[in-house]
Amino acid sequence: MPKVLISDKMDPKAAQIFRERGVEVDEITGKTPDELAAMIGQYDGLAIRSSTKVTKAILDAATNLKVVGRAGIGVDNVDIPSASAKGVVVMNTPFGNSITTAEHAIALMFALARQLPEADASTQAGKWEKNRFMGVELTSKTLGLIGAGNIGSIVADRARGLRMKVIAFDPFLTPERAIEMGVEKVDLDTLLARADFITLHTPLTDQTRNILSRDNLLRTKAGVRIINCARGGLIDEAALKELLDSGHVAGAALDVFVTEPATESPLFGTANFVSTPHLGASTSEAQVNVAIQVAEQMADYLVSGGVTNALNVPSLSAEEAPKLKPYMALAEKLGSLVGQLSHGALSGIAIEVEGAAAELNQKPITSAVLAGLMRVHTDTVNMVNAPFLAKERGLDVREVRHDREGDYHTLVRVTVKTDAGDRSVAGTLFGNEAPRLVELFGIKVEADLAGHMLYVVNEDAPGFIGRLGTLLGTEGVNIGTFHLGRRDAGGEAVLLLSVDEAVTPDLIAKVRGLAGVKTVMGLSF
Ligand SMILES: NC(=O)c1ccc[n+]([C@@H]2O[C@H](COP(=O)([O-])OP(=O)(O)OC[C@H]3O[C@@H](n4cnc5c(N)ncnc54)[C@H](O)[C@@H]3O)[C@@H](O)[C@H]2O)c1
Ligand SMILES: O=C(O)CC[C@@H](O)C(=O)O
Repeated sequence: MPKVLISDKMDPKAAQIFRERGVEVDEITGKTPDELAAMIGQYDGLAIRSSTKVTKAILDAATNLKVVGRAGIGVDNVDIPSASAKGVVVMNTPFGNSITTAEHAIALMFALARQLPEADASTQAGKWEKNRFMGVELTSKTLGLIGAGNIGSIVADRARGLRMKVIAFDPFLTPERAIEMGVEKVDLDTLLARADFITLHTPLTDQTRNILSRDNLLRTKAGVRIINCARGGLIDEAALKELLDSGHVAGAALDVFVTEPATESPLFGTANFVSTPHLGASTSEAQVNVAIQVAEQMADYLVSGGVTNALNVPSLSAEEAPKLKPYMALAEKLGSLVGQLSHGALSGIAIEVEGAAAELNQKPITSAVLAGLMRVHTDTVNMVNAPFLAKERGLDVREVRHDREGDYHTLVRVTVKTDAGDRSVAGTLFGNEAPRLVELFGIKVEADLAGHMLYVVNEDAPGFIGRLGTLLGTEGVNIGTFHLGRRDAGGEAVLLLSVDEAVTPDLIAKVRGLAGVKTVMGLSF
């Protein structure tokens, strides 16, 4: 009988469902990482919320683990690459707590508009300070939404009900979807300049970290009020404190913090600052939803192999699986590459297959491309829901099957249409097994896409590779593999290097300082 550990506080429905489905279950919460590592070896499944950190060390100790189930949305407490490397399926419950979290954002917006926590504390202290608390109306105010996915779109809907004007910044929001949501799609600078209230609803990614940086906070309208029910790390907390003190920011409400649990913060005690201890998902309704969903999904997987809402595996039939498996890996890497390298709003994507790939079921390949592409921007996408999400966001997905003979026995090409132009990458399978990039934005290359990589576009000139190698050596960066391609001699050249550690902003800045460098980025696969 499979055995599951519930290691965070979860509605009792979860344990009940596991038992009903023939899964043995232990509920043991509050363990330290070492204690968890010592006990995890006996379990086939681990059901968590946000407190348990499923690190590489835990996964290394988890000799029997087959599935991690997150009762909630964000999986930033799970090391997904390590789980994938160990063949552990990671699942979440993408929709169970969205309404609840959206309602919390709206609650915090009201709390800020009318200074409810401070007025409550003052009244209960017997002060009756009627003249101290002068609020603002929400009606006719502009709400700036950063992130217009599941939760953001519910917030927009509720805010429109309050007669607010909603503007949204989200690279995946198509003009059609914006119209459907009744919001105005804007760029970030416009949102900062126009919004009376700003609410954040993005995952924490390399692109969103510090999205409300000091500079961006300074660009906001004087008197702005800010709400964050998404993830700590989206806002520069020190800069927020200064701007609350100066009065430029008239109020801020945080449900999430850079360090959690946030038992101390310079923001605590600041006037017009409201906080809650990561309560966004904490309603009985949402907790029942996510507990039922996670237990059903995990039990399905452990008992019958069914896969739902997995973030790191495709759902496939038993016959197709072995043939498609290497293509899925290739497709996901190509999607991820083009997603990481493309900036600007996406409107369409074409997935072309030729040679041996053209003989296969193209749908899973397309799903894998879309999952890789969208995972750059959202935690909640998986191979199952990727096509649905792409459609919902108005992304025009084209599948093309070529009969022609090409240079490679099998080829998958991905082309995205963005407002900055079309971008195309292509890959093949070496030995029918190993994914290999063979073309990048029209330049022939040959590269593995794995682990952490440094991507550099430079002017093709003698001495550049030596200068880059010297810089990386000086910075203690170990190069694993080195791939090079160029358009024409003396034209534009592309370098893709695999490196042992994640590429830091500091290293990017130093590489950018080398003569001839046009573009430099860190990539992860
Ligand atoms: N406070 C809580 O308890 C709580 C509860 C549930 C969810 N969350 C968090 O809320 C966040 C949003 O959840 P969701 O279900 O709406 O996710 P979602 O994936 O449906 O939506 C996220 C949206 O952010 C957009 N986005 C990604 N990068 C962006 C960028 N650079 N700029 C602007 N937009 C960008 C995506 O395109 C997507 O539309 C997640 O981080 C989730 O973990 C918090
Ligand atoms: O489990 C919780 O309480 C928080 C969940 C929330 O952060 C999520 O991402 O779903």
